[in-house]
Amino acid sequence: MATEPVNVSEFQELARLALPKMYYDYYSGGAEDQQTLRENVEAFRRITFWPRILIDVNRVDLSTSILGYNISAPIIVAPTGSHQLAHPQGEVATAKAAATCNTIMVLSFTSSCTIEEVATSCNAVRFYQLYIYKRRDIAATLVQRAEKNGFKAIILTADTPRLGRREADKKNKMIAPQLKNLEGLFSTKATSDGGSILEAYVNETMDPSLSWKDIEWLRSVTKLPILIKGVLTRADAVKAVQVGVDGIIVSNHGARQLDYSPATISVLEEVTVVHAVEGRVPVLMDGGIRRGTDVFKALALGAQAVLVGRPVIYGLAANKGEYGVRRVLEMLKDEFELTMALSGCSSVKDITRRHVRTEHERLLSMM
Ligand SMILES: Cc1cc2nc3c(=O)[nH]c(=O)nc-3n(C[C@H](O)[C@H](O)[C@H](O)COP(=O)(O)O)c2cc1C
Ligand SMILES: CC(C)CC(=O)C(=O)O
Repeated sequence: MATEPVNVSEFQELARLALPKMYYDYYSGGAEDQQTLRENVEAFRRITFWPRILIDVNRVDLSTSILGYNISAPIIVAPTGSHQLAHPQGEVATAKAAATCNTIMVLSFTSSCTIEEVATSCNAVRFYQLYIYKRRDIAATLVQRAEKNGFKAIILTADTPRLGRREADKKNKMIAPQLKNLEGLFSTKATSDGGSILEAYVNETMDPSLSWKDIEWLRSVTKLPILIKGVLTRADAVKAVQVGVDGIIVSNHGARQLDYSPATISVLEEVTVVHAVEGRVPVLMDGGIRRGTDVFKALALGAQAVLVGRPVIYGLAANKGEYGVRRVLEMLKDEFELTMALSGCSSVKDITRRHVRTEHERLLSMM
């Protein structure tokens, strides 16, 4: 592709050309048949708009606030691992782009750069994503380091008691992550009997006994707000609110864990996670956001913001580092702004349930 990308999806091909196959497959892949991977994107396409006309959209304000932090648009950087496999500057470049775009960066537990490197590189509002290992002291140490370095919230990822079955990674014998944050604390060496070394590493380290009671333990080691990532059902949303979390992220981990779990946009409302929560805590969502129209649809169905995973990595990898990530975030923002104008919404709070029609509603209207 000789020309500059005009949409976020075009970065994917540039990333494929720029990266070794093992890394591209790791970033782009999903679990097993990758049915959920396709569905995360396809389910957005089945939602249509009910735009309103003759509303003054001379000025369109995309800004919003999450947990009290003002951001330029409800589009946040999702936690994704190993950014240095995509670009030598890794998460530092990603965080700088998030800062320039005035949005939140969620730093992954499996980042290549350290908490301290990211914290000193820019003034982006940063949240820290946590995995809990069998060795609980590791989580406590990292949470306290994040807190000390100005991170504003802990995102506990709860959908990974073991790693999903990612077949490309098995074939490629995907390497274990280089976790600089763990240097001197914990070895990241792992061996596998011929498959994905990453999978062997994760399955050896992650604590599969993690359960709801452990939220209390997590609360005892940090004062930061705690959000749970990986909620897909109304029952778990209700439970999360009951145990006192400060926010929920509707996510199927970018379709990398349980294949045939539902597309996230389809459960955001259908399983009425949002209704279950009833505004008591913020609900964010991720999975398949590739267009500004997707952002609008997620907000219309009750999310307060979306997180973007793969497109950020593709922007980073297309040999462009910080600039590539910034372009991805700007494109999504520009498209979202246009969608708001063409739907008759001059601010984020004008976006309502009545602005979209789901597949379910379309079918009902034909009966
Ligand atoms: C390469 C890759 C690495 C990821 N690493 C993490 C991680 O370390 N922690 C986490 O909670 N989620 C991780 N995720 C899931 C993302 O946070 C997010 O849920 C998902 O990417 C959203 O879907 P999208 O890629 O379609 O935007 C990862 C996803 C990808 C693609
Ligand atoms: C090392 C992995 C647990 C990182 C991750 O969450 C992912 O690859 O989806």
